[in-house]
Amino acid sequence: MKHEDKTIESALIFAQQQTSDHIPKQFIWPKDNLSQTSNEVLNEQVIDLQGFLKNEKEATLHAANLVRESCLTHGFFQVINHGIDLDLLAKTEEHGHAFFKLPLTEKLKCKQKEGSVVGFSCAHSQRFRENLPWKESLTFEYNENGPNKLVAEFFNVALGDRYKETGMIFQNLCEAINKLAHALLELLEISLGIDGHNHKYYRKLFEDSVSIVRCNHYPRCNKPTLTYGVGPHCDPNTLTILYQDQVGGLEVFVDNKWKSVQPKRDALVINIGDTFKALSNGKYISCLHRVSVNNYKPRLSLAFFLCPKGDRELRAPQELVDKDENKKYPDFKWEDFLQFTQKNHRADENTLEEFKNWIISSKNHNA
Ligand SMILES: C=C1C[C@]23C[C@H]1CC[C@H]2[C@]1(C)CCC[C@@](C)(C(=O)O)[C@H]1[C@@H]3C(=O)O
Ligand SMILES: O=C(O)CCC(=O)C(=O)O
Ligand SMILES: [Fe+2]
Repeated sequence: MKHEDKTIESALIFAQQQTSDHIPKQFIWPKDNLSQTSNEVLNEQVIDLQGFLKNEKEATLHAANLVRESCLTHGFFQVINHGIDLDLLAKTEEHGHAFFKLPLTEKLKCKQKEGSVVGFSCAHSQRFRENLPWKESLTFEYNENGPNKLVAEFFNVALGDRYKETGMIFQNLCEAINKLAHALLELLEISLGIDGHNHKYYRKLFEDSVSIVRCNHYPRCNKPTLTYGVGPHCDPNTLTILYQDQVGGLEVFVDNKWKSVQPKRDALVINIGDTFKALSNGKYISCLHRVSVNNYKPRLSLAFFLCPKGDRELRAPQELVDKDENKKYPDFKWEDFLQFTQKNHRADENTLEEFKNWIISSKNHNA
């Protein structure tokens, strides 16, 4: 079957959920040690960023301590008073829903091209044959030093002039989230106690970041326990900043159990990805998480995956390496790690270690 036909097939399956009691086998995930249901709530920190964003010393140290505690246990926390206009977030949610309600022919105008994560994708059915996620998504890049208004341009070019307002809303949101991402890099630096000699180490590494932004729509599903919106995975990128609506579905694997991250109005969910794990010399945890779907209400989320420029050499700051007396990861480039995760398999809790071993063996091989 052609790529486009697979996308159409998945879209029809989602549309038929109003009447069908059945889900096709490509959406059914194996029952394994990771498939138990979640009946606990994650007791993650909800960190108020107001004082830190105003440069207040005591509030900053308090926020940094909470960040440290979260990142040493599971790498997830929520933030409030994060400086992002709440009306802008609400508008993005509205425009996100409007996009996914469009006829498939419209959405296909910006479908993902082969080998790229950018564009519209329905259940990733053009990339994978089995264990398909119960979601459709729209992905684009946010290049902080790229030409002006590139996100807005993406919507205009892909969908036409009628989407000017949608494009501007996503553009403004990306700019605001990227600013927050940089502030969080500074807070992470303080939380790791490396803000003395190597001040702004992480911020500088990400000065020319090219991040991936994704709006996810998880349709209602008549057999929610057989599938996932996103299967168990670790994010390969640096940090993820997530806006989720009030429906719920995000779950984190902690203490050998799945625990749900309860939506909190006005809050954003932050999690550490594999790249920051490496940049903290393995100190901070990049935790396995997944998205469950339900049979009563569609869910919308917006994920900003902070990524460095592809060809930037990435290494943990020397202070951390000296403190640990051991450099845990070889230097690497995000473009190689991204390619590794895209080519080999979906990202999980072994991916970073496998990538590290792959670099070491390819260096030995070329020596
Ligand atoms: C670099 C990326 C690849 C994925 C999107 C960003 C960051 C997270 C990755 C992903 C979400 C991890 C789970 C599996 C995946 C295939 C997905 O379900 O979307 C991953 C993304 C992707 O490859 O598109
Ligand atoms: O939609 C969500 O809540 C999270 C999705 C996610 O984990 C991802 O896309 O990496
Ligand atoms: Fe994720």
